Amino acid sequence: MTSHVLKTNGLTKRYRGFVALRDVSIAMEPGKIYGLIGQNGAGKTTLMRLLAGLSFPTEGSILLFGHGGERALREERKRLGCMIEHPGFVPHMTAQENLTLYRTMRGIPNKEIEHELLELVGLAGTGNKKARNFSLGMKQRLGIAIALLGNPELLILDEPINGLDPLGVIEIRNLLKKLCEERHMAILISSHNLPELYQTATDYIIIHQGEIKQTLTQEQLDENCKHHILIGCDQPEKLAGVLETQLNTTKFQVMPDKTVKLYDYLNRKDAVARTLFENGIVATKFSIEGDTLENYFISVIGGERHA
Ligand SMILES: Nc1ncnc2c1ncn2[C@@H]1O[C@H](COP(=O)(O)OP(=O)(O)OP(=O)(O)O)[C@@H](O)[C@H]1O
Repeated sequence: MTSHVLKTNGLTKRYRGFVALRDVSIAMEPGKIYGLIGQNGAGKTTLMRLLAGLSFPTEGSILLFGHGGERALREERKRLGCMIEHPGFVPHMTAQENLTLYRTMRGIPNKEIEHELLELVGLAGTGNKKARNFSLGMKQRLGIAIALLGNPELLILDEPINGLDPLGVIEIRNLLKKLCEERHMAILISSHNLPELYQTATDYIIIHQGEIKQTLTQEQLDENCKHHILIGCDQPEKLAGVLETQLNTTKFQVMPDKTVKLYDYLNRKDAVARTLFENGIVATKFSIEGDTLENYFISVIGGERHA
């Protein structure tokens, strides 16, 4: 049986007459990064706020770690870390002081964790610098460190890469992957940066006008987008043989123009490149091709730009 960290059933949120979220039923498992995708106003923050207990559903229910009901949820939410809307910290304090403050407020005795987290998010060298003087990326990373204080099993991050430079984006990506792989954390992350989300997430939840349009795994997305590694070389027959015998895959097609489309090993491009090299095949072309997550998303929501 799958152990879900989170399950929602028919979550609906109305603000007066306006339905911000309608009948949302999703499930999340440990060790996965769920990319929450939707246009402005689709309901992403509303959903995250409900999960975090920052607001209450008009209808429907939430199960966290198998437990539901307000009292149990209050308890189970201690296993959850969140950064929703803005990274929350005290601007006139240093990173370390912020961690001490939030750790104490949350009754976490382990002081060691402050240093561990500063190291983990790359803020260990910030010394006496006040958080208000941090760059945007540093502020985001401090927000994430605060969210990680209780060693959460479920991490909810609302647009954590918003406004970051390319290096900052890569740092957050690596951090999230590490948390997912090493700590088996479940992570829910929203972002408008779909090419980046494609490199980070293992699963996707597509939301439009308050409704879940589709949930799918990375494999299903690759399948739907017909993602493949496009390899060009002088000896496609030899390449086909190597793919079959060395990489044990038949998920490829030799095209009339002698390129080969490999529908396998999308997450292990290095292994393919190394195998080609070891077998004396010179690739004149080697790239990931197929529809983008962005185009796929637009096709799922019906091509509308705005609600
Ligand atoms: N407190 C509120 N009162 C009334 N309407 C609200 C409230 N909070 C959110 N909404 C509405 O609910 C809808 C969903 O908002 P939400 O903030 O969840 O969208 P989002 O997907 O996070 O958008 P963005 O990508 O712009 O952050 C919007 O139309 C918004 O105006």
